[in-house]
Amino acid sequence: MKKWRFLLGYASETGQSKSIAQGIVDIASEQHKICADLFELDEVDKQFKLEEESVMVIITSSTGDGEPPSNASKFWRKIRREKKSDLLSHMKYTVLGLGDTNYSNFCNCGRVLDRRFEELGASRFYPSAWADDAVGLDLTIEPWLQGLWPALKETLAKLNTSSESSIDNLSQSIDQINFNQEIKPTVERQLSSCNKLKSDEDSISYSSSLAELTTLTLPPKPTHSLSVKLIESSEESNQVLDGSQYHAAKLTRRECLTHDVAIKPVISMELQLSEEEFLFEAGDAIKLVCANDENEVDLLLKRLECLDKASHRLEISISPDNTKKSTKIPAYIPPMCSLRYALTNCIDIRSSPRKNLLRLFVDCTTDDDEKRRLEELCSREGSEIYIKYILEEHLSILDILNHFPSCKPDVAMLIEFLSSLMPRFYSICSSPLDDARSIKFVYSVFNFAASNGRTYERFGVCTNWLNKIDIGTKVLIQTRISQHFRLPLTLDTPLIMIGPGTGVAPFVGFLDHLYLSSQSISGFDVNNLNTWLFYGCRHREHDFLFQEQLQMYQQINVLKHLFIAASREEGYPFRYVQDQLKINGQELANLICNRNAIIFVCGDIKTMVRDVRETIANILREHTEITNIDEYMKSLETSRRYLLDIWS
Ligand SMILES: Cc1cc2nc3c(=O)[nH]c(=O)nc-3n(C[C@H](O)[C@H](O)[C@H](O)COP(=O)(O)O)c2cc1C
Repeated sequence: MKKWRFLLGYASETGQSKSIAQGIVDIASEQHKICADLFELDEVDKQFKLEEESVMVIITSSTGDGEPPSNASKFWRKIRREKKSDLLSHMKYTVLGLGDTNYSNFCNCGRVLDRRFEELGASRFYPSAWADDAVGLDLTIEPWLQGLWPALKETLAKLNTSSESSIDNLSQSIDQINFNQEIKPTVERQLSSCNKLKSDEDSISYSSSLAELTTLTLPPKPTHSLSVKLIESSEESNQVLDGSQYHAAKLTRRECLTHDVAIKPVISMELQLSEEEFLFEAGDAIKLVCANDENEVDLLLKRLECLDKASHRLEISISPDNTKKSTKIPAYIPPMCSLRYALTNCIDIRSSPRKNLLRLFVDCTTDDDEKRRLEELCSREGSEIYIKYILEEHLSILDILNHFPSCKPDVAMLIEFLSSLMPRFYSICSSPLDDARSIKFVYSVFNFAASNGRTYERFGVCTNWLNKIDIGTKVLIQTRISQHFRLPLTLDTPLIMIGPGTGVAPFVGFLDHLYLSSQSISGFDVNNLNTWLFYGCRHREHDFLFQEQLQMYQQINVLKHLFIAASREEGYPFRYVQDQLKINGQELANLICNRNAIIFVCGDIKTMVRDVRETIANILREHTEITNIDEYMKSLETSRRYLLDIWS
């Protein structure tokens, strides 16, 4: 019988789409005996040809302002530029987009690809879906996956009717398929009620709400495609990551921008590049390679009972049982490195574990109560508790292991199933006109107490690392060029810049650039500028970032209007940037509607992005005759006059 196959193309910036795609490959082969050929979208024309594919499933996130992840840029260009309107008329497809509704261009990359495939003649065999990180990706992904398999089988069967497989056989096999494994509870009610005695309420380790369920639907157990061995070696296992795609930059300056009493310290950093070919502009960001905290790595090694093997060399090969064509030895782990190096520099040990890993943990757990709770947490029925106790509280792999002491996974499992440690992004707050080889950026120092399920205190991965490295250390960076978050070419276009906290960073870069242009370009008259900055802090005396610099720009007319909000300052009337926007509503409406102003918003998605958009919409509602504000706001976005640079 001919083997069924389909093409699974993914694009991922921080690894989520990739791990979902890998999960699909596993389910396809193990539960449905279908071969999914997995490739990055940018491997088009090298590993696969669209003209030759009959069935394709695309999984992609969006990054920047609705842009494709970096491993889909070639594919994106190819698809968008393609002129042959019937190029894909032979193809059936569906798309799973990953995004975040806090971004105004929600799932834009997935949506554009979906539309473009249709325009090029392809037809959807199953509805595309858009998963939202803001509420939990699994809420959309789980039901979508459930329906994918019957639709996929029906499609593959139709394509194969001329060959050995028949639709009748297929319908029968679809009937027999249980999308997910239905399992009986591993513990009986007696144990569940014993659990209840420990707590009336659910917590990460004790259940009450799911305790009565006698059946749980678990995700499929991922199979091992890699063989990971720890080799005791007298030779030094010290091969490090290949940094050839990055630029090495030396840390030359570190300065705290906030007062000692500030709740969230903000640090400014300056990096000096040695290479010529590093091009950036105000508005761009850098991608910075960082490492996990040494103590956290030690705690994990200890919990995994392999502290004594930390210096052993990792030997990773493709397992002899592997059946997946797409299996590769992870390129993000150097071939001759130690276990400690891999856990410190290559593997993301901080992110919350996905459900497929929890599923593997079930089998490494001996205590029945703990086993049952892990099953609940990774089950379809337990989606809410998984989001509430694990995702929302940002529990790490170590937290989970600490909560389930009888769970004893092999370290090899973590090496295989955890994602790679991703570089972090920071907006540049300087201009190349100042020094084309020097980059400045800022970050705030967060700490997360050991509470709400978190079993140890922690800081942000990259900021903690940045705080600890010495002046003179070389760090690896790349530029992330902004496609649109840039100064306009015309001097007199009004700029409305909204950036609370470290969100002010790119605007400091913009103003620096305007100031330096006024010093170096003849005919550049600062009087033509129309620049508005809305900045927010907690207390103007504690954490007013770049205060002197901004006030200087104001004095020399580079910054025309500076409005400050201070959320914790008693008696000060403007708590949030939105309050300042409202007070200036009339003038802002005029700038937006009659003067073609560009609105730039930068900051943390959780705190203000939605509120600022809502405030701008209300200002337009109140001060203009525009009847369809929603449409007008959308038109501002599509015409690139409402631009975001935000992070979570
Ligand atoms: C810097 C950055 C920019 C983002 N921009 C968007 C966006 O414009 N639209 C959107 O829907 N989601 C956006 N997201 C959210 C991601 O698409 C979402 O978190 C997704 O799950 C990441 O999947 P990945 O790990 O496969 O890249 C952005 C995330 C980051 C970190």
